[in-house]
This record gives sequence, C-alpha cells and structure tokens, in this order.
Amino acid sequence: MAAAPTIVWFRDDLRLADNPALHAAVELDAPILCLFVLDDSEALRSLGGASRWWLHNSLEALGDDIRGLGGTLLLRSGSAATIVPELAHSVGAGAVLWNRRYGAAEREIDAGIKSELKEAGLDARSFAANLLAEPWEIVTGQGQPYSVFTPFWKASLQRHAANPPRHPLPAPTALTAMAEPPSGDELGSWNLLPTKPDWAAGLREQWTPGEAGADARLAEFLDDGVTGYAEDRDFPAQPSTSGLSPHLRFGEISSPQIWHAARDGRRHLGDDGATFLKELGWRDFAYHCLFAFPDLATRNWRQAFDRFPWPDVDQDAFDAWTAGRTGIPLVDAGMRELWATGTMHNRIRMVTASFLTKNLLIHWKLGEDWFWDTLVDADPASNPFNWQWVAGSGFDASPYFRIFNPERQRERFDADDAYIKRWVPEFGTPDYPEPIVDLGETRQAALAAYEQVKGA
Ligand SMILES: Cc1cc2nc3c(=O)[nH]c(=O)nc-3n(C[C@H](O)[C@H](O)[C@H](O)COP(=O)(O)OP(=O)(O)OC[C@H]3O[C@@H](n4cnc5c(N)ncnc54)[C@H](O)[C@@H]3O)c2cc1C
Repeated sequence: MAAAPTIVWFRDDLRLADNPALHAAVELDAPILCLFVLDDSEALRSLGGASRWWLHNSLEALGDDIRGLGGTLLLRSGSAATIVPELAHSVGAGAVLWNRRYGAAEREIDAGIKSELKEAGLDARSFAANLLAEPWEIVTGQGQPYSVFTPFWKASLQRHAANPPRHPLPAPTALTAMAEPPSGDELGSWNLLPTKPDWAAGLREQWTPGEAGADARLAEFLDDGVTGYAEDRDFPAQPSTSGLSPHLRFGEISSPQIWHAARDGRRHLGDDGATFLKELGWRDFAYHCLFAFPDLATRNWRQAFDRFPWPDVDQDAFDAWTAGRTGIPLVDAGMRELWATGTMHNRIRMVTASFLTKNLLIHWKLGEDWFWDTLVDADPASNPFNWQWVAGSGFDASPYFRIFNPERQRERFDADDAYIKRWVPEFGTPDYPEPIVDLGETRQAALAAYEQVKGA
C-alpha cells in the first residue's frame, strides 16, 4: 500500500528553497500534495488589487517550479478551515504541514485546523519560516513585548550573535507526487488579474514575481546595489534599495536567506550591510508589534489618539492625494509612482503619509487602505505599523510635532527634481496644479488638533 500522502499547505511562503514545511514533508518520504487555498473567510482581510496581481503571478511561478520537480500544486478556493481538513480526509493524508503566519485571525484558523487534524490522528505541524526570530522570542527583561525599535533591535542582535537566524534549507531536488491527485481550480478562474481596465502594465515592467525573481533581485543587490546603501537609500531618484519587499511579503524569499547571504564570509558589506539588515529588523519589529497588538490595522496603538479630532473627510482632497494632483510635487510624484508601479520609495511613503494625516487631517486608516490596495508589497504588519508610526499613534512613533515638510524633503533628497520630473512630467508648466493646501497653515492646524491628544 502507498504511504499516506503529506499535504504541504502554502500561504505566505511561495518558495521551494528554505521552506521548512516542505523540507519536513520531503523527510517523511511519502507522496506530497502541495496546496494553496484562496481563503475567502470573512475574518481575513481581502487582498488589494496589486497584491492579487502579484499572487497570480507568484502562484504561476510556484506551480511551474513544483511541476518541474515532479510534484503538483493544488489550488482551491473557499474557507481553509473547511477545505484543509476535508482534503486531508479525502486523500487519506498522514500529515499536514505549513509555515506560520502571525495575524490573529490567521492564527485562530490555523490553531483550529491543527487541533482538528490532531484529533483525527494526523501529524499536523507548523514551522518558523519567514522572520529572523519569532515574534515572541524577543522580549524585555520583564518578559513583555518591546514597543520601541532600538532596544528591540539591540536585543535581537544579541540573540542572533548567540543563536543566529536559521540557516537556509536547500530546495528539494525532486518531489514525489500522489499517483492520482485530486482536481483543483484553474488559477485563471480566480480572476486575480485586472482586465477592464488592465492597469498592470507598469507592474509587469518593473517586477518578476516568484522565487527566481526574488533570488535574482537579491543577487543583483548584493553584487552591486548594496554598496553605498547606508547613504543612498534615502534618495528616491536612485535605484539604491533592494526592491525585495514584495518578494518578502509573499515569502518568495525569507529573511534568514537574506541575512545569511548578506553576511556570507566572502562579502564585506560593512555599514551598508548592517544598515540593510537593520531594515529587515524593522520588518521583524512590525510583526512583533502585530503579534502583541492584533488590531494594528484597525485601532490606534496609543489609545490617547482615539481623542484626535479628525474633521469630516474632505473627499476632493483625498482624491487629489490618491491621483497625485495635490500641487505638492514630491507627494504627487510618490502617489503616481505608486499607481504606475505598485511601489513607492520608503522616504516618499513617509512624506505622502505625513501629508495625508497631518496636512490634510485625513485618518491614517484611509491612507493605509489605499496603500493596501495599490502596493505590491502591501503587508499585514508593515503597512499598518508604518502608517501608525507616521501618524503618531503607533509603536515607537515619530513625535507628532515632527511633521514632514515635503518642500524641505524635496530640497534634501531630490534637490535636482529628478524624481519629481520622472513622475510628474507637467511639473513646472501651467498644467501643474496649485497646492491644494498651505503647508504652514495646515501644520499649525495639525499641532492645534494634537493638543487634545497630548499629555493623555
Ligand atoms: C506609510 C508606509 C507604509 C509602508 N507599507 C509597507 C508595506 O505594506 N509593506 C512593506 O514591506 N513595507 C512597507 N513600508 C516600509 C518600507 O517603505 C518598504 O519596506 C520599503 O520601501 C521597500 O523597499 P525595499 O524592498 O527596496 O527596501 P530596502 O531598503 O531594500 O529594505 C529591505 C527590506 O527591509 C524591510 N523594510 C525596510 N523598511 C521597513 C520598514 N520601515 N518597515 C518594515 N519593513 C521594512 C522590507 O522588507 C524591505 O524589503 C511602509 C512604509 C511607510 C512609511
């Protein structure tokens, strides 16, 4: 009799190398059924448009890679809480393995499935896969989560010195598929790609979703791009950052893989390497915060911010912001870059988020939702974490009174307007709009509104 198959349930880990669940499945030496569920459970946040585009392409790449090794990727849509146990039962699986995720709703679904499978006598296991350290592994002396990045990162580095992030696992060289795998959905039937209109041309030009694309980007960055990173990473006109964020978001590459590749003995990256790895630390910190405060995307972390007197939303101002027609050139360039490519430079994300929340006095949640829909790296931890950081309501937030002045930022980081001219071709002509607000007056209004939060 053939051994009972092992189901490997892929989620935010769309890769074959350094995939602990897949690696453990191969070690069980039974036929493997790879599974991805497009989970429509109401408890989960629906993916935004740019993420759906990415997911389609990433699943296509993963499916090809799995087939190349002799395996099958089964696609199903519906509620994972129902599909996974039913599938395990119908194929007579002996084991179901997956890599962890950290949102509260996701954890609840996974815990429910795990106990159901275990009760039925199956081997159900989850693995650490995507972060440098699990969110609960870095804690203060009192055993509490950190709320400030610097001590979090100091403690993380101490831990990594004694107990380095997991060494990456090799990709399997072959996969034994089930003789008669069950049938699943066609990827195209999920309609993840935009059609009318097809707004994804700029995304296709800029990105190669999938593990091979992620590996190529990392190699190129470490060979070439990382030199000067510590200095250059703030200048949006230069291609000086890694561009790895969407690959990390979908788990096409893991933070431990990047950590070890960057620290490989043959490379001497110095300050540039340390600064780059610290950015991965921010990602870990965002997950640490999400784990400690599961409502990160919906509630102010600092409760005093619940008293902030947000005025009624000025819809025209919000529309001008999303369309990149505010008359503030650095903001407009960023918002247009986002629309065209599904990404925006980190410094400009801070500038556009500050402008929305402080100059337009529009709630961070609306901006977070827009980014969620339009970013290819829209991340359940990093996106709300950073929005709350800029708005002043979040973990280790920048002090409220430090309001980014987009004109000052332009002088410092885009002095020759190269970035602005790239994205706003009519800048400097009569076609370019006048500013929709006065930066000085709105700054004062924001500081006045903040008086109601201060000291609470
Ligand atoms: C308002 C706002 C919203 C953001 N939303 C997201 C998001 O949805 N998804 C996302 O991945 N990042 C988000 N960021 C963080 C940051 O802007 C992006 O990670 C970065 O621009 C991605 O480009 P890169 O891969 O070239 O970064 P690099 O400079 O090459 O950094 C390497 C990696 O470190 C991580 N990283 C860097 N900065 C941060 C940060 N501040 N917080 C968390 N992780 C970080 C990313 O995974 C990134 O790929 C947001 C920042 C702001 C201010």
